Amino acid sequence: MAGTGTEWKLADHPKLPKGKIIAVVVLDGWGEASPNKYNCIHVAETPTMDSLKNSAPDRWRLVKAHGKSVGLPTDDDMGNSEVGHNALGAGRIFAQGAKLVDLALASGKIYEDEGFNYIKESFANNTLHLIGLMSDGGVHSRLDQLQLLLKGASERGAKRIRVHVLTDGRDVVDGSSVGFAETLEKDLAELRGKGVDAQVASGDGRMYVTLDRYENDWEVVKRGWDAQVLGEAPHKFKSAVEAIKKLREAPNANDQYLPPFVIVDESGKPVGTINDGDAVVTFNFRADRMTMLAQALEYEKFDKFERVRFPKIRYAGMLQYDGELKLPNHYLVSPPLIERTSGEYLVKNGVRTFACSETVKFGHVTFFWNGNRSGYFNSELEKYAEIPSDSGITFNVQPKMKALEIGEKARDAILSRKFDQVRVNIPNGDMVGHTGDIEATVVACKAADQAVKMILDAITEVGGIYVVTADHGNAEDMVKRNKKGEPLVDKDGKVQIQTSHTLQPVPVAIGGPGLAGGVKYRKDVPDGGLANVAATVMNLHGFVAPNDYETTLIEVVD
Ligand SMILES: O=C(O)[C@H](O)COP(=O)(O)O
Ligand SMILES: [Mn+2]
Ligand SMILES: [Mn+2]
Repeated sequence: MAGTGTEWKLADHPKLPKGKIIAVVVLDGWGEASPNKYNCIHVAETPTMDSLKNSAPDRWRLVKAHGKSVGLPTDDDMGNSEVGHNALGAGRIFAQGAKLVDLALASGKIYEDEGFNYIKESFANNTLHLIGLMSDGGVHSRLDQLQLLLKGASERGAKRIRVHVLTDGRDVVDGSSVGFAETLEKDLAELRGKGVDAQVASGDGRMYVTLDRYENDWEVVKRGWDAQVLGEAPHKFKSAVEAIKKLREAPNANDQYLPPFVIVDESGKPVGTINDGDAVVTFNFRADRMTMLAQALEYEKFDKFERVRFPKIRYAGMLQYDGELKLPNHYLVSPPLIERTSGEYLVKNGVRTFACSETVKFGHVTFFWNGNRSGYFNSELEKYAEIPSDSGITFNVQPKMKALEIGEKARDAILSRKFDQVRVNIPNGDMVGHTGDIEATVVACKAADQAVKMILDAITEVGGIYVVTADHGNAEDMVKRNKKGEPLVDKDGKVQIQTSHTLQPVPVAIGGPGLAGGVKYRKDVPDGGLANVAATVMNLHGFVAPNDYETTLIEVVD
């Protein structure tokens, strides 16, 4: 249906008018959970969000933001920003990267397609390098997929394999990297038993090395390049398990920020530099934190940092991370084709759009929202504003982040009356929640609430409408729990902090002086999820959503 055959014109909504200014606010990592001391949203002063919930029960509800409702393999998968914003923007549920890779591995199709055949050319005489997040979080990558790929590649001729691991502690509990490394080392030892020269070559913490996003800090990627490609790192070890255990002993060390290490042989030489003729696969399926490294690996012309060497490699992504830029050119699994997003429809129906966040979430309300597509649909009608994030810090030291600046930018865009939709992502609950610092997360939630207030005040001033929602949970539950929902404690009796997202539902609140009196939530969409929001927003702009969109959440009673 894409391209030539698409009918872009949306039908007029029979009851709702056009021309209202609509604020679409996404609170990142803001789920709904029972009130207790680990629920930072509950503990924080959040009068604005509280009043949305308490003052208009017909116009506040919860929607699902995890698992199958956002295209993930199972309902045990927590939501995340990529799939959440994809669903919010696209109005439909697409099988996401995690699932597509599962299917391609299970059927063996991954080994038949172009990407694998391309890298396979290197197997006979050169090394296969696998770079990615070592985790079972299922947000950016999954360890079981790496394990299958190792097995599959070695069975298909890879004789020398080097794995470059990034430790997680963000989508999974801090310290779990040791167990993942043990599992991986065991698999690699088995491969060695079968005559494949396979080992870990380097490692580092994901937030300090490689996995930056939206070009917030190229130094992060450079540190990875130095270790992975050049074999240069401040720490040298004989095995990954030993390295991770040792480096975790430093005060305040954690998986997310582990310093880079390389594995060296008896003579002290790095075992896995990347060289001409080698094949490289970045095995994360998710795009945002891989595109920077992908550029460094792929682009002949590159000025973001001094690469020292630019080996002529065969490089493939697990997925293609950016369809518009065709980055990378080769990939093992085709990404979900998310087309005809609400953003594109609305722009093609004349809706002028402003989108804003700070750097660390900027691509969420633009790239992810638009179906993993860079750039504008129509630069005359759209403006995307990025507020530079702080770099080189963990956000618990600056929990207010740029919330108020985002609020101000959105307010000004609303008051300018130059836009019909003003869309923002407010990152605090998520970014600070990921640090596991409960006190800081409480401050973060308060700041996010204040930013929402600024936006709602502006909407009141222009007689507009607001839609306030979130992409998945995080700050509303900061501890690991057992099946009964009780906090888990570690062997020292301390509660186990949860840095990751959750399985919780998220709120969707609508209102504002521009909202027609009879608008309320339908009662017949009890299982509604994030994908139902797009049709809802289209209605509020005065349009009926396309037939194949997930149904709207609202009705208009006379
Ligand atoms: O990339 C991250 O920061 C986490 O793995 C997931 O968080 P996000 O989905 O909210 O970006
Ligand atoms: Mn998010
Ligand atoms: Mn997050």
